[in-house]
Amino acid sequence: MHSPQLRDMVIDARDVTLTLGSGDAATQILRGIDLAVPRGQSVALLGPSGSGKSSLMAILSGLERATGGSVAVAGLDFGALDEDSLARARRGRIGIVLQAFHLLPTMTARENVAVPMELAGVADAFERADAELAAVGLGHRIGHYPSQLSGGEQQRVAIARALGPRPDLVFADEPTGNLDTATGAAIMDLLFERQAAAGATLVIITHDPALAVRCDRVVTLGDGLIVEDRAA
Ligand SMILES: Nc1ncnc2c1ncn2[C@@H]1O[C@H](COP(=O)(O)OP(=O)(O)OP(=O)(O)O)[C@@H](O)[C@H]1O
Repeated sequence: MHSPQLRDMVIDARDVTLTLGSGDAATQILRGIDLAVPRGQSVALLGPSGSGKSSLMAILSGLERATGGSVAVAGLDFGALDEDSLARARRGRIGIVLQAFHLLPTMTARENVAVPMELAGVADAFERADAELAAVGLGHRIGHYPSQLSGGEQQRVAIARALGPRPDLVFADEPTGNLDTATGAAIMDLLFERQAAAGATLVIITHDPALAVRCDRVVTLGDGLIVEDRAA
């Protein structure tokens, strides 16, 4: 098998650095990250607390700018886009699932999934939201508000919201961190299942080695650098 060409990479990050503050107070958070991830791959991002996992995710998802290096994600050259273009371009291409589900409390499950798609210009946003919620096992809860849902159900809504726009890439930051073991395992099954159905690339930040080995590849950060990169 030949190795995938770089143009097939959903993530192509080269020599990415992140320095916060300046002068004597400058802190180097990321110190030269090279990471290429092909379409459809699942990657676990491991590393001790403070090693830079969340910072790298923020840069690769376009929420934060790198100080140096180049970042191309889902065919977008982040360095060439201004803030507005980047925010627009990210919509629909990059999905994010966080530990604290971040659903809007005043919206139903259906609205939480559909409204971001509407904002991204998806014509059949509500129909797609219904289908996506059914796919995560919540077809009977579409009219419920987050406060009426369990933690596991809220994370299912968050997964439906992330996958609804059919993104190229999904980031998940400790997606099971707020859930008990059994619920967390069911959520991970679901996330992998939806990723496979969508043909999306998945990057999961986790402290859990058992979860990491379920991914195709395990990338370990240490002190702002990749210290290990191997097949799971
Ligand atoms: N806004 C900020 N200002 C200053 N330092 C920051 C800022 N954000 C992050 N850091 C520092 O950058 C380093 C990397 O943080 P980051 O959150 O990326 O690590 P992490 O590997 O995700 O950690 P954790 O597993 O604890 O979430 C830490 O030392 C953190 O204190």
